[in-house]
Amino acid sequence: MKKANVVVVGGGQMGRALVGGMLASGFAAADQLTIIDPNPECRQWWAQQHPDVATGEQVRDHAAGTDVFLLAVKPYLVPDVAAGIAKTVDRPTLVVSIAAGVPLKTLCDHAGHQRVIRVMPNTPSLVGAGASAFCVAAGVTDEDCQWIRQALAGVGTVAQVAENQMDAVTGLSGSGPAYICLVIEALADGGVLAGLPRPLAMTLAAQTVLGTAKMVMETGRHPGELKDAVASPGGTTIAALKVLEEKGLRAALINAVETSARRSGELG
Ligand SMILES: NC(=O)C1=CN([C@@H]2O[C@H](COP(=O)(O)OP(=O)(O)OC[C@H]3O[C@@H](n4cnc5c(N)ncnc54)[C@H](O)[C@@H]3O)[C@@H](O)[C@H]2O)C=CC1
Ligand SMILES: O=C(O)[C@@H]1CCC=N1
Repeated sequence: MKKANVVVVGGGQMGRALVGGMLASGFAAADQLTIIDPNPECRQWWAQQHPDVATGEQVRDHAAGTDVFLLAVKPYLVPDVAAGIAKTVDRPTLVVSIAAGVPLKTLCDHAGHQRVIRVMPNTPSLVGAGASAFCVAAGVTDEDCQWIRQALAGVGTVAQVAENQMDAVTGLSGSGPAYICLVIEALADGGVLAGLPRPLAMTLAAQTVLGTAKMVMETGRHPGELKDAVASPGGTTIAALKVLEEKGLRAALINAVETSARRSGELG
């Protein structure tokens, strides 16, 4: 199903990140994609940024010949959207939902079949550095599984998980880009406070996060060990680490992931 025709329902932040990443990776061509969004400003954004990608207001006008419906609307809208698709198509077409918290059972009940995949992607998919996990319902074929793996591998890393791990994935990597952006912004503020011009502070902050993540992944060394390698005895880093421990950075991040995961469960 490599050349699948995909209708993306919801052309907002995450739809843009995923489709942008799929186009950039070459996984999908513009003429295989249609974006459905009732918001005219959103369709205008697509027309300007991706003029070769078709847009429309209603799924029913674009459902013919569709191989995959990718649901990228807010979680509370997903049941109605899935039910609308079920009324429009007369065969069990693959439905992929990226909505936080919405369980496979709800998706299957409204889609009217079990050829359904639940995905939790994240926004760095836009630049090919996403982190996604997915789980599948009983009607999903090996070919469907391969399709979603290839689609997500084209925009970052991908893992298949049990459905009961999806809320945890949401709390960590789904919401995670927001935590890290906060960290980058705050690090840059610190640099400005210490006397750096804002653009340089932002570049140093972002590159430090990027480089550290790359080092963790490429060396396979424990982050604690890599942290120790930065902290000289009696030096600057250990003085700063003491502040972060006193201010509870670890606990704050652990609680953030746990709270997002719990919220994901509530959304369903
Ligand atoms: N933003 C993120 O970082 C992530 C979001 N998600 C999930 O992605 C989904 C979308 O989130 P965002 O893109 O952030 O929201 P968003 O608000 O940016 O985009 C949603 C889009 O859906 C459109 N829409 C509303 N009703 C519609 C309908 N009936 N048919 C078609 N389109 C309709 C809206 O006009 C809007 O453009 C959510 O379910 C969220 O849980 C998952 C992972 C990460
Ligand atoms: O905030 C949210 O609900 C979505 C799900 C994961 C990231 N953003």
